[in-house]
Amino acid sequence: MSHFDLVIIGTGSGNTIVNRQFADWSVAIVESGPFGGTCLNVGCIPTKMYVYPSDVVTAAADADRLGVSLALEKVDWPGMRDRIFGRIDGNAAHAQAARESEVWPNVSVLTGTGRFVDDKRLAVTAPDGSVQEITADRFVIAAGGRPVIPDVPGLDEGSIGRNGIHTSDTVMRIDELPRRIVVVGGGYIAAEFAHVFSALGSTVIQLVRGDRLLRSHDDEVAAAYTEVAAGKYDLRRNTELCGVGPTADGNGVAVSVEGPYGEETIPADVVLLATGRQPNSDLLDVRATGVAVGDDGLVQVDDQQRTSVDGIWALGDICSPWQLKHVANHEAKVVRHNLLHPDEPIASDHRFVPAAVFTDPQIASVGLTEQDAIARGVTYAVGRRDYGDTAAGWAREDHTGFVKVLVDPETGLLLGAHAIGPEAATVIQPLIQAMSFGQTADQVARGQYWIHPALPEVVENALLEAARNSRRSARRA
Ligand SMILES: Cc1cc2nc3c(=O)[nH]c(=O)nc-3n(C[C@H](O)[C@H](O)[C@H](O)COP(=O)(O)OP(=O)(O)OC[C@H]3O[C@@H](n4cnc5c(N)ncnc54)[C@H](O)[C@@H]3O)c2cc1C
Ligand SMILES: NC(=O)c1ccc[n+]([C@@H]2O[C@H](COP(=O)([O-])OP(=O)(O)OC[C@H]3O[C@@H](n4cnc5c(N)ncnc54)[C@H](O)[C@@H]3O)[C@@H](O)[C@H]2O)c1
Repeated sequence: MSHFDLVIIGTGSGNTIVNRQFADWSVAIVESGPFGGTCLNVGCIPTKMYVYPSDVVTAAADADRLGVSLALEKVDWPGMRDRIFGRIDGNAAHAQAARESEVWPNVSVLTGTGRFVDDKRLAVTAPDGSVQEITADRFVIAAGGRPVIPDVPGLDEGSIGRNGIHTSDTVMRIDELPRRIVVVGGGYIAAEFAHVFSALGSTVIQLVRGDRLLRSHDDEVAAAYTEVAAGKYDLRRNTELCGVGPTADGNGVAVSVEGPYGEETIPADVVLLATGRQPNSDLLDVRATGVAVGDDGLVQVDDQQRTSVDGIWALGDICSPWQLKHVANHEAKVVRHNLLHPDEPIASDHRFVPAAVFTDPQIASVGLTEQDAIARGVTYAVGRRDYGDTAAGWAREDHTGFVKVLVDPETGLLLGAHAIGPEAATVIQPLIQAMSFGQTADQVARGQYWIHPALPEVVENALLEAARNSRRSARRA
């Protein structure tokens, strides 16, 4: 049995840990799929490579109101798909080849599925079925998560990728743009794919159990986005998925639903299940090595990314309430430092974790939503300004976008920031910076130039309004 100084399970953010500083360590990297993990292969990167052409189509379709008429001639789905995965597959293969090359003589890449069988003992099952057991002084668990498959008739893990039934893991590689697609779910993945497929020309039917999309966002943002989405495609609210099967002619997928108008079967070419993701801790059987796991399947870690077992760390989607690549990358840096400097450990900084949804319009947020602030009894003042009140918004004829900031009236510090509108994911960055560095709304608004007439002027305006409202509420108090 081989013994290593360090075993890393998972090559998403896990693969970023080992650098030259580990030259004296014997390291094994265990990976069951392509190198690069979810973000590179089936997540952030390919989705955004589909989102961008979709944004181009949407911009062209919306250009009429700007006095420019553009006609869409063709959407070449296979061409788009091959361009995207030509780059991605090459990247994944290159990352693996690099790790296997003589540049990393101290690193062994073990291709296969890891499963803990005892204390710091991992069985790795290779694609040919052979099993190798390895042990190590230290483990890093970076094995991510996988899509949740709804528990309804006609669906199980084995049905994915066949007969028109897909998750985000498989839908981006399909051969043709579907004429009709049913998207199940109202979260990030559902919203982004509904945008992509509707922009590219599919008829989209989106099913949500509640009355709005993106419920984890600020209520005002979620309501605004839901209204925009409902204007673009067939959004079925308060609708439950009941089952999935083949259509009578066998050429498609029949999606049974129950909604406000009773039961219905919707025929489609594709059903996309976007109903959340779960940690892979069960498949890896992390409890077999004594590591504590929560009821939600998340590996339990402290702020230094240490699990309950000395010498075992975890990072990213398998242990984090934020399933975001920038969080997994941050945690990987913390784990690297703590492996190398056990006497001077550092903690992860989860104070202000931002997120963006790459829809049309884009959405971005950081910190408390207004409903969070109310639920926690936090005193706050709001500044909310429309993109349409700035020159950059006029240029775009934007009538839906806004930036909303929540400020602590006592300290002037930002509590939260939310944006929906053009380039929201970029526009929000000064607010993330302000929160991270403890700058007040007034300082950020007045202490720098804001390029005129650029989109971030909407941020300046929202900050000035929040600062004004803070002073007013302070006077009232
Ligand atoms: C469709 C989609 C779009 C997304 N878009 C964004 C976005 O725009 N921005 C953003 O911040 N985040 C986005 N995310 C989330 C982001 O991809 C994840 O948060 C991030 O990739 C998690 O990284 P990780 O290293 O924790 O896990 P992963 O990248 O999932 O890596 C885990 C690795 O472990 C391997 N593995 C699992 N089990 C085993 C085992 N038993 N043995 C061996 N290997 C194993 C897997 O094959 C995988 O390679 C998106 C996710 C999806 C699904
Ligand atoms: N731009 C980004 O940063 C980005 C993009 C995609 C994914 N992600 C990450 O991936 C994670 C997973 O994305 P997601 O969209 O799958 O999860 P999500 O948690 O955002 O949304 C899941 C949705 O599915 C619904 N749902 C759950 N079970 C259902 C059922 N049985 N029937 C119908 N609806 C059901 C939920 O109500 C919710 O609307 C996200 O939380 C996010 O962190 C991030």
